[in-house]
Amino acid sequence: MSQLYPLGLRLAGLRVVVVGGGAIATRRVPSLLASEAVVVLVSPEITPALQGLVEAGRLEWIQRRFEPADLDGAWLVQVAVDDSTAAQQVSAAAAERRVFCVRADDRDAATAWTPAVTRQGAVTVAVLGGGSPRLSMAVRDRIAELLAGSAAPADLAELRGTVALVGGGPGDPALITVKGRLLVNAADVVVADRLAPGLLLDELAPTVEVIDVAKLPYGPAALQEHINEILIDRGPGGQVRRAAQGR
Ligand SMILES: C[C@@]1(CC(=O)O)C2=NC(=C\c3[nH]c(c(CCC(=O)O)c3CC(=O)O)Cc3[nH]c(c(CC(=O)O)c3CCC(=O)O)/C=C3\N/C(=C\2)[C@@H](CCC(=O)O)[C@]3(C)CC(=O)O)/[C@H]1CCC(=O)O
Ligand SMILES: NC(=O)c1ccc[n+]([C@@H]2O[C@H](COP(=O)([O-])OP(=O)(O)OC[C@H]3O[C@@H](n4cnc5c(N)ncnc54)[C@H](O)[C@@H]3O)[C@@H](O)[C@H]2O)c1
Repeated sequence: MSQLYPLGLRLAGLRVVVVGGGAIATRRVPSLLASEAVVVLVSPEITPALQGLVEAGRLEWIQRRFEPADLDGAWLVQVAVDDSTAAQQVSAAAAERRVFCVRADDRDAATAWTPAVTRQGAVTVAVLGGGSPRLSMAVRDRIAELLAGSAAPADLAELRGTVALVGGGPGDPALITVKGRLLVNAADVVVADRLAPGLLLDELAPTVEVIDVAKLPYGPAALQEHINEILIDRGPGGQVRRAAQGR
């Protein structure tokens, strides 16, 4: 198979036709709307979620089966119908008009494929698995995890000389907030007690100093005072620039 040629489409104000109003169309319309495309949906029936978007005035619904003239003036068409004869009719009408045509039912008949996507700030990562969505989804999920666990260099610079208090959540490491995880991963010193999610501490780089305050020889009343001293000492004024408290 020839190589794919990736692009970032800038669809604001451009007509995009979606043919079919079922599960796949419901999944694909929101990102088209987020790109500010003018979305026109052609389908005899649509899902309640799409109905809600029509009622909110976000997209135009043409309530009937596809007709070739629906593609007049379109820049892109997404086909998600449960009828292969109808899908072939859309492909033919798209080719005649030089409109790229995504086919949810037939990768070989498509002139464009939809990637699995993750976004972080200004960055969009789009993954194509050579026609295997399971592969693209798995790779996308791994990249999304990496992006969530790393701060952009600008964010890290802002953390210099600060102390962050991070709530550990109910205990399951998967339930810490995204920002909390980012701050813990960026810390030079982590002050934690036994309530801090254990697995999260296991993930820290070996150079990170972890101070387990549960093991300090102080009574409950003196403990918080001593933790405060550590945060001041190791935090902004101290040798170490950043600290996070896992409580
Ligand atoms: C990435 C994602 C984007 C999106 O849809 O937004 C996407 N498919 C996703 C999911 C998914 N697809 C399928 C299942 C159920 C079966 C399963 O589990 O395997 C699931 C899982 C589910 O639905 O949960 C079945 C399937 N898919 C295609 C065919 C037809 C064929 O292969 O010929 C059939 C058989 C249909 C049948 O048998 O009837 C075709 C395509 N699917 C593509 C993209 C393009 C290739 C991109 C690439 O190279 O990676 C391509 C070629 C064209 C296109 O559709 O653009 C999205 C992840 C969404 C997310 O999580 O973000
Ligand atoms: N690419 C993917 O990610 C993926 C994933 C799963 C399934 N599929 C395939 O994609 C296709 C669509 O899946 P779905 O779950 O959205 O199906 P669905 O049955 O939920 O929806 C099909 C929609 O097409 C409409 N429709 C039927 N004939 C039409 C016509 N001539 N003109 C306009 N609209 C018409 C129906 O009214 C319905 O709204 C199926 O062929 C399915 O096998 C693709």
